[in-house]
Amino acid sequence: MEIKMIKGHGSGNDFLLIDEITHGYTFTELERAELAKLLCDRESKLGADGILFVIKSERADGRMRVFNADGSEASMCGNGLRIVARYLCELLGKNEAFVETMKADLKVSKQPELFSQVHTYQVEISPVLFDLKALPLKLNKPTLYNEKIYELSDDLRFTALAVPNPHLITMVDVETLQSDIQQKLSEKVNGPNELFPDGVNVSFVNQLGKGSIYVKTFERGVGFTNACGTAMSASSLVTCMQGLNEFESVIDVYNNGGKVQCVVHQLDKEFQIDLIGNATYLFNADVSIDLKAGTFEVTAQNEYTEQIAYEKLQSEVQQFIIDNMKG
Ligand SMILES: N[C@@H](CCC[C@H](N)C(=O)O)C(=O)O
Repeated sequence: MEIKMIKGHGSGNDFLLIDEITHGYTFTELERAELAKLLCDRESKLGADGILFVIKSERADGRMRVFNADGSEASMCGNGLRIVARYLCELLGKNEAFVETMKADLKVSKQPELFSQVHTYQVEISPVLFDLKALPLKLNKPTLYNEKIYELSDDLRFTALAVPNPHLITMVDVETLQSDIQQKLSEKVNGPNELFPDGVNVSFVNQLGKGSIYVKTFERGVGFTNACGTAMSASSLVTCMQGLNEFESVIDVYNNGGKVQCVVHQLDKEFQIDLIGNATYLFNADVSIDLKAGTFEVTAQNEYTEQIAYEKLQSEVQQFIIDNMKG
């Protein structure tokens, strides 16, 4: 099969976007999973954290399906949704749109540039669910808020939530961040285990100062990524609940691939989060794929120049993290 795609990233969390609306592609479920495994392989010519399939929607401006690099499908992807937001807004000539995702139709909109010459989009992160059944997390209690899970650690306190993909969040110091604790723990809960039968995205969070945090995430179906949009949103919410940051205020969220902003809204009994950040295109490509043989060839590739502007902010951001990380 011949497929046209765009490679882009949100905070260095990179994706291949395949537009089924314009190109009229149709894939079986197996093909979607196989495409993700083949094209996202970091040893190959493309490589990515996942594939974003942009599909026609009956009720919204478009529909997003996201497949992780291991071929599993996720219910949501915050960084990926910003790329889809940009793609759909530019395709439809709009500044805002609604995107159908697995569990909700979400509002997305073009925003003033967060950094000079960096395309910036805001996406809605909701619903937010604390019921452990929503992850699922098999513990004998309805919710887990800032509590220990002794099967995982004697010291760390975790909060579990679904936004609506599953997240496990813990606040840590620099020493813990730099240790191998996150990797070991994440591999355990993302392998065969009794606590998280479907796996979970695991984030270690350091409070850099009032209104700014650093988040490092081991993603289900991928491993460590530069950033995870839903994880940064969930982490922002957890810091507000712990009184470290404020609801309805901008939180700067630093990550290994850049920086985003989150605003956490407390609505009656629900939470909703705005995730604002870059949607940067790297290149577009024509790819010839033989799924049976498990091979592909990039037959044409055109680079975008916008990564140059993005890289300028990257060095500033990384220096800020080094200077402000708390012990
Ligand atoms: N990187 C994404 C999340 C992608 C899905 C996740 N790995 C899962 O399986 O839940 C984001 O930016 O939110």
